[in-house]
Amino acid sequence: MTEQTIILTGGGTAGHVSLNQAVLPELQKLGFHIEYIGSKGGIEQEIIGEAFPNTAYHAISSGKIRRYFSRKNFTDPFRVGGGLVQSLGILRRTKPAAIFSKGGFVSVPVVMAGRMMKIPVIIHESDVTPGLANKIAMPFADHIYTVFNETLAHVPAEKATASGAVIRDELLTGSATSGKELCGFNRELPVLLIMGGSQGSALINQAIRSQLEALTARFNIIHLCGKGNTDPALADVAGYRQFDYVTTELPDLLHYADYIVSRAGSNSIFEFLALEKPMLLIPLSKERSRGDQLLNAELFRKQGFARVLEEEELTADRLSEELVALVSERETFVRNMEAAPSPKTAAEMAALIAGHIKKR
Ligand SMILES: CC(=O)N[C@H]1[C@@H](OP(=O)(O)OP(=O)(O)OC[C@H]2O[C@@H](n3ccc(=O)[nH]c3=O)[C@H](O)[C@@H]2O)O[C@H](CO)[C@@H](O)[C@@H]1O
Repeated sequence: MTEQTIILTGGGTAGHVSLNQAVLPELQKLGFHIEYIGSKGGIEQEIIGEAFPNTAYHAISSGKIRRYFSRKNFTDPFRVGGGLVQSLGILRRTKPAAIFSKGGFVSVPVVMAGRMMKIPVIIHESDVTPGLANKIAMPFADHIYTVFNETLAHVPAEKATASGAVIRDELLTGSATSGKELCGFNRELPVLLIMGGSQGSALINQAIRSQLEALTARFNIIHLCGKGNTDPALADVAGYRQFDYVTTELPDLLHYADYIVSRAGSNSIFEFLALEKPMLLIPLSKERSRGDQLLNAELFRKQGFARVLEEEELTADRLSEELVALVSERETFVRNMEAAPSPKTAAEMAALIAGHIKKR
């Protein structure tokens, strides 16, 4: 019997790729052949190409890749139409038994093509409210998995399940000692890791750097700044180590960190929760997004996992106050996080996906 194929799709930002990255090897272990449909030159091509060089990657037309999700993407019917024609061709050749979509603009024509060819389509939504791409794609899906229970109010409930967050296995097995070696800090201070989402955040980068002296007096700082955002002028500051985007180093750095300051992207915050790291979240504002991070952050605050500082309030004094509070409430945060339900493993998520496939 030949292997059945599953097509994975999703991209635009790492938040739309990391689950695919986690389930891909698990689906292979279940005996499926995996191929990926993403955009040409998108972050998904880089991540999947680096982690799985033997997995076929089909690049389709997806319009301009913007750093921020923009409605303008959808006013370009020619590119979407082009993506649809390309997707139909790829699906005809690969004859997949199912399509799993993690969302993002590029996934829309793939999901539509899947529906036209009567291939089961499974969608995953990791934020409290669905992104625009998933909203468009949902009517074409057979099933929708969500991370948050609250999302079920925003999706067709008759074909949706809140399955919880999924954490990449390798994140759970990092080593604080290796993280320490990587950073080379030689001062006995708590370690604060700063992450501005997968692309870095100019606002957070600026806020940290403008008070670097005060902050490095209290913490050793690991700063994940986003591609191209390291500042060579700060390379020699004691207790400050910058990285633009880390891959294999991330588990060690996260295990080494005592505290986190971060954007409130869904994947990131569940990773910090799984590792029981007290976190200060600075969600992306409504000005520049649909407000999904504000909702993610608020749910974490309510459950006692995080403190939240809104962008509009991000001043030197407020940041400093919030960090003092984060440190003094450490025990409470850790206790609350210990009591939280465990995330799903990638193997469990892969089994859910496989459950939608008709066995031959
Ligand atoms: C600007 C934007 O559109 N943000 C959205 C995007 O965020 P973004 O792409 O930042 O996604 P997340 O915060 O959910 O996930 C980022 C992922 O990148 C990883 N990582 C990050 C930095 C690094 O150096 N190395 C690394 O591997 C993290 O471990 C995590 O797995 O998708 C999220 C999930 O749909 C949404 O909640 C966010 O609102």
